[in-house]
Amino acid sequence: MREWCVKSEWMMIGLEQVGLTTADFKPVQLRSKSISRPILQDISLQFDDQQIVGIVGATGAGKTSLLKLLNRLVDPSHGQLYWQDQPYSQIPVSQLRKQILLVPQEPKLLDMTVAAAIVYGLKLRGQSESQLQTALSQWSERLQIPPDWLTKSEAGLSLGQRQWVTIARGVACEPTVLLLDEPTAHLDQDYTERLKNVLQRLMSRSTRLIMIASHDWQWLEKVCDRVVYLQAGRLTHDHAVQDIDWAALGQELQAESKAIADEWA
Ligand SMILES: Nc1ncnc2c1ncn2[C@@H]1O[C@H](COP(=O)(O)OP(=O)(O)OP(=O)(O)O)[C@@H](O)[C@H]1O
Repeated sequence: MREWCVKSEWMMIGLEQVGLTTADFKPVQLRSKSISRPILQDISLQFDDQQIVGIVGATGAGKTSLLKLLNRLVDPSHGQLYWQDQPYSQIPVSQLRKQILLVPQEPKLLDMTVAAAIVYGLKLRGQSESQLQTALSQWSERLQIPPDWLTKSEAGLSLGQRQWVTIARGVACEPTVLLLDEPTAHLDQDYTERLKNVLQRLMSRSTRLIMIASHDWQWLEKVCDRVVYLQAGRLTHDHAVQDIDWAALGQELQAESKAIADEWA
């Protein structure tokens, strides 16, 4: 057993002393070419079955970067990630991404109609035309997507509607691990409630682990079993949801966001 692995011998995903710097991004991914600086520092974590995990932290704390590492959009500068006890580096990326799926922050439909977008991931996974048709009607119903959306493209949808379709594209694949980046950013209360139900149903059907990076910590409180807290790229808290003082956490997040905004001003 690895010495940091304190809870159980088996884990679904593990991170051992993982660090990430801006230099680890591929040139096309880099947003700015300033000197290399750390984004995530010495993150050790493990995730087991049947958890919905919230990832919280102020703007720029490293939440999206953590999800990108988990989905292998970027590799760490040091440390190791494990998928079911096997190092990420030994698993073909395509195989890993069939199991671990990221729904990104930006809701993009990639020039498709809503109908094509919803089953896009399933098409990539080799499903036949008739399977895709069945999946489309099932997932449209489960996510209450109105029929008149299906023939629309991105331009005909609001930002929130696009976000909902992007989520539908991810959950329709029923991945073993679903990573969601700011899934409620453009959703109203009705849709955030629906999303909670969709995720809980997904966990009872097929998906075994869901991780959600979000600023919407009041929603996370209702959805998650566990919350990890990143501060300036470091993991500072990791608690079961019932052990969290949400008011104190909210204050801490607000104070940290303000400090960052002051620094930038
Ligand atoms: N592609 C990139 N190129 C350069 N720097 C990056 C890139 N992605 C992230 N960073 C830097 O890494 C840090 C963490 O960014 P990240 O997007 O992971 O934060 P976050 O916690 O998800 O923030 P937010 O809440 O605003 O979405 C930031 O300082 C950011 O500028």
